[in-house]
Amino acid sequence: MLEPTARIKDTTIKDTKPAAEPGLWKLMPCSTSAFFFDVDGTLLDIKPHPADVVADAGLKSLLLQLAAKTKGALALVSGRMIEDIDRIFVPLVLPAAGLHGGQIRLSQTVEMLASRQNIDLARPEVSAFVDKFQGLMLEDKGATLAIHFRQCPELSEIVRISVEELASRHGLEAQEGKMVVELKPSAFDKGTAITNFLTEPPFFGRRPVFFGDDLTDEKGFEAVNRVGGISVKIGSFETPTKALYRLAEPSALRWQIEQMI
Ligand SMILES: O=P(O)(O)OC[C@H]1O[C@H](O[C@H]2O[C@H](CO)[C@@H](O)[C@H](O)[C@H]2O)[C@H](O)[C@@H](O)[C@@H]1O
Repeated sequence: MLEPTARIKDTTIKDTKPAAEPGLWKLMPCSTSAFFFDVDGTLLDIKPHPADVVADAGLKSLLLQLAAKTKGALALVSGRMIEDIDRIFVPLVLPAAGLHGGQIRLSQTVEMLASRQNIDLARPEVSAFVDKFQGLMLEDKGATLAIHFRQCPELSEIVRISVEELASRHGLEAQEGKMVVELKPSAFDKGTAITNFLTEPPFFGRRPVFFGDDLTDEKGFEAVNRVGGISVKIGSFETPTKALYRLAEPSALRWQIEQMI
């Protein structure tokens, strides 16, 4: 097992950046904390294609042990569909929010919170736009549409501008992410997802801790900060963030989980 300091690349603490904290796990006892984890870039490293991502047995075992220690107060909060989260973590079926809060599963049943109405109207235009450019990929998640440009980063600007324009014309929101811009209804986000979990047992009454890496996670950071929780950004700290703490990479988060269980 590596020492945490070996995994944390920049230990400089500045006012404008969240604090690097090798002993972070000591701040979040399992008996009183509710744990919320983003998936891509947080629990698992980014891959060239969304379908390449699969959780290894070691990570699944860590999550199971942490869920047991918290009496079930652990949820995944992702931009992916819950069905896709289940594929990544098979055979685990964990409490989860998908589609950036548009879907939620507190225990068994997946509840769809997001309306598809405006997305359905926007889909033909989005599809025609993606077809115009070699390398763009449309990930159709039903209630949200993700336009990936990881294979053609030179198109990032035109994708951002075009998706913003489509969003404003169709009463939707453009959510930026890592080499992706997504069209989604604006009524929900990762903050509303975490707030929903906190109203129900076993999450209710616990102090929320949220780990995320991307722009979509900022709403989650804000939500936990508002109620005195702990927000932790994984990865690059050059972009502004509302997170209070930081860890360098998914493997550093894994190390912290190992200390908690
Ligand atoms: O909220 P998350 O769990 O972090 O999900 C965010 C998006 O993740 C996926 O896309 C990202 O990860 C891919 C695999 O590493 C990568 O190829 C892609 O460039 C990233 O944007 C997923 O495909 C999206 O649906 C999620 O919204």
